[in-house]
Amino acid sequence: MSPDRFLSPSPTSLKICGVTLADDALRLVELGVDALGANFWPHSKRYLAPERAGFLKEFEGRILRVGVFVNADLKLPAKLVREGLIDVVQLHGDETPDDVVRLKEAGIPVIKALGVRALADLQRAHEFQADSILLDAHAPGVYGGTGETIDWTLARRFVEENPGLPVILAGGITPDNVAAAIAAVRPAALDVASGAEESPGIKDFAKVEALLAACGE
Ligand SMILES: O=C(O)c1ccccc1NCC(=O)[C@H](O)[C@H](O)COP(=O)(O)O
Repeated sequence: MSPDRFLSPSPTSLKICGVTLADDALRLVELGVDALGANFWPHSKRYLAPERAGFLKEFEGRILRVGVFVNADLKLPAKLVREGLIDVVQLHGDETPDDVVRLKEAGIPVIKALGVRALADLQRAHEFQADSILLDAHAPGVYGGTGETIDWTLARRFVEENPGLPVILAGGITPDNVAAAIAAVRPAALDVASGAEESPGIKDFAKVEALLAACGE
């Protein structure tokens, strides 16, 4: 799957984030998930150390592989792209517009995550020349993977006001609320970590199947 197809408006794509095991990645591919996220922030409960990420290579061309980074030295994502372990970089911390430009100049597609509390947080999106904006719960110090939902009315308004910008909705999406989230926000893609797990970093495939079914409706 190419970044363009993942971010196309319809049908809603699904990214499952925080994959730590090769077997889980294989099952996600088999189920037809559009993208997987591997978290390279050492403080995440779903941390995947770069030296243990070699298994991602075997999924090249079979699923979009997104590396998640928080305030990282940009040499690391660039190296992982060069080594063929990831396709896209997701910046999930306090990165600057210049950080996005530097990765884009190196030919690397970028998703920039924003923590959303209020309209002002969304207005920051225009500072970044990212391929996509990911809207997540505001989580100081933790940054992501909290299971907290955001204000979907604000998210919908952002989608409507930015028709050319692919928006990924994250934050507390579960099999129970996924259909309502899609109907309320109509994002290009969903991103789910805790709502698709049995424990941090270990995926629950019944939940993944329920999420996929809602995306296909
Ligand atoms: O998942 C994490 O542990 C995490 C930590 C720090 C930054 C980002 C992180 N996850 C990134 C994601 O894309 C998650 O899917 C997103 O935050 C939504 O998480 P959840 O609310 O648990 O579905």
